[in-house]
Amino acid sequence: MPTEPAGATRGRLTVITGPMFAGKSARLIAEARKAGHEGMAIAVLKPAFDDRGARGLVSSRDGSSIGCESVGAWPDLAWPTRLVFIDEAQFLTGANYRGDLIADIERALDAGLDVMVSGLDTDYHRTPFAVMAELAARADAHLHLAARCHRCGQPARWTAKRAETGRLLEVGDDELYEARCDMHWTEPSAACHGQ
Ligand SMILES: Nc1ncnc2c1ncn2[C@@H]1O[C@H](COP(=O)(O)OP(=O)(O)O)[C@@H](O)[C@H]1O
Ligand SMILES: Cc1cn([C@H]2C[C@H](O)[C@@H](COP(=O)(O)O)O2)c(=O)[nH]c1=O
Repeated sequence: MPTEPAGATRGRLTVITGPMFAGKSARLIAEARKAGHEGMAIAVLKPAFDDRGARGLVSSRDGSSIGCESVGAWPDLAWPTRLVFIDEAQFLTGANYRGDLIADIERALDAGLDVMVSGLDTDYHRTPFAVMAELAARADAHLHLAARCHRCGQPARWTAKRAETGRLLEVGDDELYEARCDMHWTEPSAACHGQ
């Protein structure tokens, strides 16, 4: 938390949700870069649990990236941090996060910081990630993005897992997951570890 208040008014919470491949990270990176170019002091966070890609970077499949801190708890944000960007927030629960992300974000908002969070709205069973549903309910602005269905190219609002590995939280890319439309979403095929 900054040692001095960022502003007299409460900050704004913006939430970006959607399935995998929808451009959530791309949008978060674009907003963070824009704020940085405008001279705002920003902090970019991602879960330490997400070990995909280069360390210390939030990156999008569109090739864009930005430096970040990998966290398992709310970090000490040095003044004059004004904006906090958090990617892959669906991971910041349970054993992957010491504390309560919602309470930590609320405290940051109360201190006048703006917070932008992106994450999956639903898991591969189409069940909401509770932390993202809670954040979306509290958001001042909520952007819901769609991907293109890997089967037919139509707008896709679900993520399907190609094989059941028994883990609800499992870092992966298109070797394990696909974006799917209503017509093509399915539960994963039976155990098929590593294929
Ligand atoms: N099925 C797909 N639907 C949409 N974009 C896709 C798909 N597969 C790959 N892409 C690429 O992924 C980019 C978005 O990636 P990314 O920002 O990492 O999304 P997210 O963070 O939502 O998973 C798109 O701009 C596009 O270039
Ligand atoms: C659907 C689903 C996904 N995950 C994992 C897979 C990826 O590592 C991230 C999502 O990344 P993206 O930037 O949105 O592409 O989440 C998971 O652990 N459980 C799931 O149900």
